[in-house]
Amino acid sequence: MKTLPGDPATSDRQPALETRGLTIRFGGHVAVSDVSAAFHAGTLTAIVGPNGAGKTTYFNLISGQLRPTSGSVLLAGEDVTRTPPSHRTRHGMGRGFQLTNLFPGLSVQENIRLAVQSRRGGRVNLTSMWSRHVALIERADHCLNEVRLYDKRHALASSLSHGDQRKLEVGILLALESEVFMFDEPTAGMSVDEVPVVLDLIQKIKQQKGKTILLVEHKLDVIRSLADRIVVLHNGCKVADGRPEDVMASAIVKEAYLGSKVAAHA
Ligand SMILES: Nc1ncnc2c1ncn2[C@@H]1O[C@H](COP(=O)(O)OP(=O)(O)OP(=O)(O)O)[C@@H](O)[C@H]1O
Repeated sequence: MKTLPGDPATSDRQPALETRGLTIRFGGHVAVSDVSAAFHAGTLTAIVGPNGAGKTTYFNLISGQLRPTSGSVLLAGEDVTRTPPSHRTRHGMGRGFQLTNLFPGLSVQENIRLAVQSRRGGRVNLTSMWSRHVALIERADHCLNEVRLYDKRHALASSLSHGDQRKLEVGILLALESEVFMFDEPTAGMSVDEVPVVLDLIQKIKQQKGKTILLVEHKLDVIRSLADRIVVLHNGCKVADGRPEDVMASAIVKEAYLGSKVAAHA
């Protein structure tokens, strides 16, 4: 593994998220192999690599969808390797799941309100205080404004365009008050007009103090505009890690990746 100069993982601060020697085998195939990386608050890291490099599997290990064969995942210093995804969500890890975490039969506002409620706890029913209910709605509406879906708050989630559904997914992560945001190709399948809105949103989250963002992305223009750091996976291994300009210029990355898929999307 080649760690390029300026690797933020060398910082002394406690990382918001860290993987240590993370490895998973499927039968004889090692999909993620001994990947160690620390991700700090206030940074956006793009995880890149060719098809089958292990990016989604790495995300699944971090968010708890998969248990590693060996290695560990630390969230704000806590070892969460053996905990379920719900525990990680409660402790600040938010992942966009390519729309599978939306409730299609509920309105846009209800989707967000449920996320606010799950974060802030308690049930809202006839005996709940009205003011509490109002506070939830206000917070939900704030998130809806952030993702520019307030005008569509009464629409069913299932009736939204693909781009609006991705925005709703980001709104849910905001409502969950996530500290770590994980996006897997957030602009995939979007129309040209919708892409900038989602990129703006990610940029906005990035500017919020102390948020940590991981982004699996193939598009070089998106990586260039957002990433402070690039981690390159290849055949399950971390082959480069550092500042975008250094990583892009490294021979190993050009050979493993930039010569093929990223270049094709540039
Ligand atoms: N559940 C599984 N069982 C067996 N092999 C798997 C499983 N999940 C992933 N793999 C294999 O692990 C490797 C990494 O897959 P992964 O989906 O993580 O790659 P990726 O970098 O996300 O690719 P892409 O860019 O195409 O989405 C691939 O060879 C894949 O076939």
